Order: sequence, then structure tokens, then C-alpha cells
Amino acid sequence: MRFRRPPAGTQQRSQYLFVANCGPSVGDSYADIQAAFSKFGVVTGVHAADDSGTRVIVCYDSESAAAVALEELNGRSCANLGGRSLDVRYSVRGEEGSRCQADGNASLRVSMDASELNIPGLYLLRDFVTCAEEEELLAAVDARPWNSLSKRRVQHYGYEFRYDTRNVDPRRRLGELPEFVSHILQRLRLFPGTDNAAALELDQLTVNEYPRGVGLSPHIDTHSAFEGFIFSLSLAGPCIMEFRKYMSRACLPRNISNMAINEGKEDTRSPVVVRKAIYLPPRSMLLLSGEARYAWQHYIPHHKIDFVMDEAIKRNSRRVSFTFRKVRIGNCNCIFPQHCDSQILTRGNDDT
Ligand SMILES: O=C(O)CCC(=O)C(=O)O
Ligand SMILES: [Fe+2]
Repeated sequence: MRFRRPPAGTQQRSQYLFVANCGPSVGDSYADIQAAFSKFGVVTGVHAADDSGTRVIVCYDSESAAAVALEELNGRSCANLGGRSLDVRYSVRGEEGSRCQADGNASLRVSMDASELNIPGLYLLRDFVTCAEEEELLAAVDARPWNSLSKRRVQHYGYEFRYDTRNVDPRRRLGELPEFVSHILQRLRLFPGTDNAAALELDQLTVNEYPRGVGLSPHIDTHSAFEGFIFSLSLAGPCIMEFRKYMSRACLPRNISNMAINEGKEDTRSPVVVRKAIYLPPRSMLLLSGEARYAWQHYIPHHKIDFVMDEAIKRNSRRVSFTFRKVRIGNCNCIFPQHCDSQILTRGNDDT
């Protein structure tokens, strides 16, 4: 064990906090915990304190940030973590190990290449656009009005994406996609994994601008809203994108070097959460299709610094992504009914 509770009766300050009543077994993902604690300073990592799934170590980049978080959260209910009352204490590092295991993504190896992740339907092409094209695309969106959400700004083209319903209204078309992306749309046809060119009639574009340190919560893009290909172009700055899926232990692959498994309860029949991470450099294009699109949640951790191959990579002052999708007309009939709102709804209607 690399961390331990401080000796009883002492309050030895440190930049590491031991937090009880918090973790995957009580419904908190590590990304949620990171987001909740980031309110008080830069969180450099979150990891399991033990095998219970209900106790974690939160690592800050400074003692002062940890002190503020302890003061604000200990014994109080945390609205962003299910309203549960947290038990927060300082943690001290044990002798073993030379660095915080949870610093950045040390506990989850970040892949540079989509094929390493072994998620069917996930592809990444680097340098999909040139630096000059990147500048032109950024200038084009910066010349147009942004809509402010609580932490980031967005623009929608083709159809508006509604965050309250996580869906679009297919009857309300805003118009064609703008001229400044037409060369990108042409180039997408050359993408590996897109044999079905008809499915590439992309007609919805969401532009997201993330300030430094802001990420995106775990989600699967609503099946009934969009068809099977989702492309995301990263501009201006890099980020880590993580993927997670619940799996039964029996389905776990043998090679687990580039994934983190968040064990839930001790019960060996309970599913585990498998997490994988990929580095998205600026100017790269990511494709989510098939299983990657329909069955894996994707999200961007709320980090200011990402650790990739043990190297600290500072997020840029902003990352701008262009997400291209095709609005679905009718129901989704994918082979992942447990993740499919169309099939859950259809089943519900059959019952009535
Ligand atoms: O910013 C990105 O690359 C992903 C955006 C995304 O997942 C979404 O808008 O659904
Ligand atoms: Fe998404």
C-alpha cells in the first residue's frame, strides 16, 4: 500500500486526502470524484484506497488545496457525490513506491494509438488537418456566435443538439453544414472503417470549446438521435479521452496492461468497470463506430495536466472539437439493446 492513514490522534498535513463513503461501490466514478474535488484545487489523481470500492485517495498538487478541501468537505454532504456525507482525513505516503500512484493517469496507461485499446469501431487519424486548416477552422467558428453552457461554449449547425433531452428535433433543420467544413466532410470518406459511404451523409455539427481543465461527463451519444458514425476533430489543444464499460469478470480480456479495472463489490459475479484512455492530439480525427459508438461511454476527465507515458502534458488554454454526426430518422435497431433508448422504448410500448 502506498498510502496510509496518519497515525491516530495526529493531523499531519499532506497533499493527499483519504476519503471514505465515496467510490465506485456507492455510485461515484473516479471522474465524478475528480470533478467534485477539483473545486478546491488541481487534483493530480484519484485512486482506490483499498479494495472496498468505498474509500479513495485524492491527490492534490499542493497541501494548501488539500487543506481547503478537507475543511469544506469533511463531515458534510457533497451534492456532486450523491449527497452523501464524506469522511475526509489527511493521508500520508508509505515507504513503498516513489510517486503517487494516482498522479495523473499513472494508474491507467494512456494509449497513443486507437488499435491498442481493442475497442471495436474506434479509429484515430493524426494530422487529419494541417496547421493552416486548423487556424482557418478556428477563425471561422470564432467569427460566429457561441452559446455558453455552464463550463464550456458550443455552436450547433444542421440541427440543434438539446442538452435537456440529449436529442435533436429532426423536424427542425437549421440548414446545410457550413461551407468551411466541406473539405473535411469530403476527406472523411477516406477514413478507415467507413465502407458504408451512404452512412456518411453527415448533417449535424456540434462545436465544443473547452477551457483549460474542463472535461466532459461520461455518456453514450443517444442512439435514437444519431446514426452509427460519430467523428470528432480535435483542434487547438490536446486532451485525454477515456472510455468505460461494465463487463462481467468472465468477459475480461487477458491482456489488461492498458486498462484499469475498478472493482466494485467483492462478489465475483458483480460486473466490473473497465476503463481505457487515448491521447487526442490537436488536428487528429477520432471515429466512434459500432461497439465504440453504441456500447462504450466516452468522457474527458477534468484535468489541467494529463500524464501520458509518464510525461506531464499541460492542457492548452482551450480545446475546440468539431463533432460530426448524422441525425437518425426512425428507431435505432443496433445489437446493443441494453444501451439503446429506441429498443427500451419499443419494449415499453410492446408491454402496454
Ligand atoms: O469533444 C469531443 O471530442 C467529444 C464531444 C462529444 O462527445 C459529444 O459532443 O457528444
Ligand atoms: Fe459524445
